[in-house]
Amino acid sequence: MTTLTVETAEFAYGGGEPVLRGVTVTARAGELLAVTGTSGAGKTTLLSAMAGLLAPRTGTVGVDGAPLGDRDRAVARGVVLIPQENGLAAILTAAENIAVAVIATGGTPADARRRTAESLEALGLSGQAGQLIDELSGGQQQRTAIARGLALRAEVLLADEVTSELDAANRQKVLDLLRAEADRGAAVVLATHDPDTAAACDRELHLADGTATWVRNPGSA
Ligand SMILES: Nc1ncnc2c1ncn2[C@@H]1O[C@H](COP(=O)(O)OP(=O)(O)OP(=O)(O)O)[C@@H](O)[C@H]1O
Repeated sequence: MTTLTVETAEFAYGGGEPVLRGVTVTARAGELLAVTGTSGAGKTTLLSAMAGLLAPRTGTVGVDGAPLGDRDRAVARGVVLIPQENGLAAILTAAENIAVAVIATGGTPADARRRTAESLEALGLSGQAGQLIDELSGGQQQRTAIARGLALRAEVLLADEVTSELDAANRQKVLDLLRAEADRGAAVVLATHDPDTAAACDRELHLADGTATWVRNPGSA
């Protein structure tokens, strides 16, 4: 059970103006946290920081009370990012993309085979296992990236706009699978600008004008 905490953090790129200021948020095991906001509000920026890809300019990002550190440290702590642009290797098949990621994070070849088959099936992609990423539709690629994220058995699962190219039935299927990840004990964070997706989450943090405001935060003091 892992907790990821951002504390009074400011995020910026290079020497530029801050994208977000004074952000405090905790991703808790067993919960779905929605991060909402219009295009450019800073959703990807916040998830990048939670993934160890962007260090805070001030404040802290920590996991179970210790600094999160860089991306390698975050991966070692089980922080998995499903990126907005899917991050899949075009020259590999759907199954290879997933299997390589499982092995790279310490899984055995047998683990990789089993988890690849299970996660592709969960996303309705068993028939696409052997197809190159370039041969898949945008929605199929997005579902493959989600399957890869699920196969990695995250402690903290960060999903950046992962339902944007999906029809209603697949969107619901993905939400059900993310809920199952939370039920397994993962802390799940979803960046979305879809109100229905946000409504399906336990808490909602809204980003606007460089700051973060709670829309729903049950259980807070
Ligand atoms: N690598 C970067 N270098 C400089 N500025 C960046 C970089 N990435 C994002 N930004 C800026 O940070 C701000 C927030 O961008 P971000 O991608 O986090 O927003 P978002 O809420 O995820 O948007 P969208 O919904 O369109 O994906 C924007 O003004 C953007 O131009």
